[in-house]
Amino acid sequence: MNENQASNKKFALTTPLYYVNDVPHIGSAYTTMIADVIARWKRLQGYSVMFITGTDEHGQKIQRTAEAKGLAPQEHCDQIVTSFESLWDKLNIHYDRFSRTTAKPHQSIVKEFFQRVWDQGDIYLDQQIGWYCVACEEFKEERELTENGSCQIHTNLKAEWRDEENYFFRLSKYQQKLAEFYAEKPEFIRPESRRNEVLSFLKQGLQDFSISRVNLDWGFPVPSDPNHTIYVWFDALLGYITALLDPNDEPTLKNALSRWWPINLHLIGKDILRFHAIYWPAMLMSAGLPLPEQVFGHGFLTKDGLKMGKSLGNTLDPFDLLNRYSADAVRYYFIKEIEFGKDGDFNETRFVNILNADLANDLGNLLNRTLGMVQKYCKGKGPALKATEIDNNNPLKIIGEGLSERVRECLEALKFNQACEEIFSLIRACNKFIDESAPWSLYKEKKQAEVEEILYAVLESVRLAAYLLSPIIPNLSTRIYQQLGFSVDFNDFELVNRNFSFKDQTKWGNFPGNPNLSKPEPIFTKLEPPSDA
Ligand SMILES: Nc1ncnc2c1ncn2[C@@H]1O[C@H](COP(=O)(O)OP(=O)(O)OP(=O)(O)O)[C@@H](O)[C@H]1O
Ligand SMILES: [Zn+2]
Repeated sequence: MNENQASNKKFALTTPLYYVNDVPHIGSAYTTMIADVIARWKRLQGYSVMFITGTDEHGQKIQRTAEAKGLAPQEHCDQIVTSFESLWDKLNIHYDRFSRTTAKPHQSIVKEFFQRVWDQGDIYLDQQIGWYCVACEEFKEERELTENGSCQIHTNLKAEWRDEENYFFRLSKYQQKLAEFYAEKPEFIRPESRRNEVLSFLKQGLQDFSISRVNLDWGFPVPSDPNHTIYVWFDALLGYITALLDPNDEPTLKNALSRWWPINLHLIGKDILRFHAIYWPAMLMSAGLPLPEQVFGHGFLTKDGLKMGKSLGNTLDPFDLLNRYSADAVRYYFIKEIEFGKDGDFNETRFVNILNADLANDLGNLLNRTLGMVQKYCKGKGPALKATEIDNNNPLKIIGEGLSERVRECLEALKFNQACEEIFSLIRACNKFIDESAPWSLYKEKKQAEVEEILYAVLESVRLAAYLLSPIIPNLSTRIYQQLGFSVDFNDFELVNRNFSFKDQTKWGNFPGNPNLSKPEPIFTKLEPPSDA
């Protein structure tokens, strides 16, 4: 057993459980791609990973959407879920659990949790009067509405006036406890700007929120009062707990919480920050459960400055993108192009330009021309050297030796675009090094040892870059490793962990050089600019 398998480090992370009011779009895909990168990165390091995604299927918006289509709500949900699953498949997302809030065991978990909160005296009946955004499934303060009476995000939909009896959750009781918790755990809400948003919301004073709806069938009944349906958000957040049940487990909180709780990381968009950073920890406090370690609220993919979303309908179709470009291309673009946490726009011309520059030219061509030179100058045999035989002033050795640590720091801090920058600084240095040291001239001058040292340093740098990029572009990394003569598939986590330990693979120059290199084949074909550019 190698050191990776011997470790019992665990990491559990979630994407939001996406609302099935419509098929997924590139925004839903964005969070899921990031989660997949983190999960893969942790697996490379030998962690046991529990990666949860899924769907949130109850509530008014789903009931209305299904009605409009002439379908029973469950039928509608089943249809939409298929498209989520198929998108994750196309994007090469390796999740461990797909949690659906209409799954049978979920109702038992919700019931048990509700009872715990009830027993704490944290639930009471009162009148709810105010504006409701059906798309957010949330009551809004009057001051939060636009001039047209919509919420800030769903500008095409007027908020509805509600005056009804609801059960309320005593959020106000947790004001002080939450303040203490945020102070003790400054890392709980990331990035800093989101944490500040939450702190200023807290300062305004927390109001109790309603956790039931009347005149709505599509949801779980309140256990003590079946005229009420449990509010979709109360139910949805608990989907993270239900997801932790093993398939044969009896659906109890105890079983669900026994192995993976608390969750290490909830990845979300900033639209649902309040639910995850305020409501959720307060609900867990009430139920007497440990709190998650971190909530990261990233920015929006926007179109003309507005958040892309299912309700606004201004989305980019990921299926269309994936029919035209590979999963690795789509993953790389969004991870490299957008500073995680900030908003970002999608532009297809820029998409093509970045992929051509980084993956086709800088990385792909580099491997191709270096392998070509090995064919010509080394009779096809990879130069077998060791780092110790390489001059300490070799620019690739200088960058390569500290690279893994720098990338590790970036990835641990969820600075994905910086991690890409670090890796590509080595790739770009390789191209410069070849141009400047001109191995073709050295070969003519019969300086074989120098030629081999150059080619070795470049191939070793490409190998290291491919390893570090493997959570982002697993298929390309696999192709690179295979051309370097290794039998590996970065989608086969067990195989990778068994034969390629993180410690060995992240060292520049540890690799003795593989004499059995494949024939060079382009790993990434240059993309045509989009026709309407
Ligand atoms: N434009 C976007 N940019 C980044 N992430 C997004 C975007 N839209 C949705 N997401 C991701 O999906 C989550 C919201 O899921 P939801 O199912 O409510 O999708 P939605 O398209 O935002 O729906 P709606 O438009 O109805 O509000 C966000 O928290 C985020 O993780
Ligand atoms: Zn809204």
